[in-house]
Amino acid sequence: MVFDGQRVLDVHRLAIGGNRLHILTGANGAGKSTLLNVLAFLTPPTSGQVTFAGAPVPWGSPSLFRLRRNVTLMQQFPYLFSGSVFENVAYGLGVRGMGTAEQRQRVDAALAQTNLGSFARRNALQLSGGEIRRVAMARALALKPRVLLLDEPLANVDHETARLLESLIISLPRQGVCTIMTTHEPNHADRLGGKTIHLVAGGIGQADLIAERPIPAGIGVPVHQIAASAATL
Ligand SMILES: Nc1ncnc2c1ncn2[C@@H]1O[C@H](COP(=O)(O)OP(=O)(O)OP(=O)(O)O)[C@@H](O)[C@H]1O
Repeated sequence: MVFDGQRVLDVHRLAIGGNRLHILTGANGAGKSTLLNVLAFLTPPTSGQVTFAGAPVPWGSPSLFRLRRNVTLMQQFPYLFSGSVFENVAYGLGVRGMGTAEQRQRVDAALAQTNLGSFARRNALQLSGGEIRRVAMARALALKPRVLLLDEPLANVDHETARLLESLIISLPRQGVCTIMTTHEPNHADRLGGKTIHLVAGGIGQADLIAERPIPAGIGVPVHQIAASAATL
């Protein structure tokens, strides 16, 4: 990926698959959020190709919107709109045309998972940072994505919230969700049992390339696809 003439992400090959947890580490500015934005099908690579379940991502085509439903990104600084917590968590379900009964059932379950059952009617704009993070997690879980991308989900939260989010994250692979989270904490991979992908100045070390066959729930940026032109994602 090139921004303003600067190459900030340069990935030759990366295949992420399976119902497991992947932990993306790297210093500030290493390109973690940029990579998540590409994997969420929000930002097309400057050159190269991204595939999902073996098929190239159709950047610029109306079918991209359908493809995006497989993947949910929880941003580093989640945005909540003015309205109740319930409305915020339900929003994406409504956009997908889900009926109100199923919306309610999904939202209630997601709020229970994030220990927010008593927050449903609270104004989302009056929440603390840790509460906002939990609402954002509930909103992501309610969508039941095949791939969940979490940008710094454990940053700046208290011990109790961190434990809650960690146990949720650990449980995701068992629920059939391929999960990729970023962190600055080198010990998170050991503690959460994930596979580490380490980014250094936009590049991925040879040892971190995942040679697993991308399965239907996986995102692949296979060899030479990303490497088209200047090997720049
Ligand atoms: N839209 C953009 N336009 C220009 N430069 C950008 C843009 N987005 C990211 N960058 C630059 O790309 C580099 C990688 O940024 P990115 O946010 O991906 O890093 P990061 O690893 O997530 O960092 P952090 O740990 O600080 O969140 C940085 O130098 C950043 O300034």
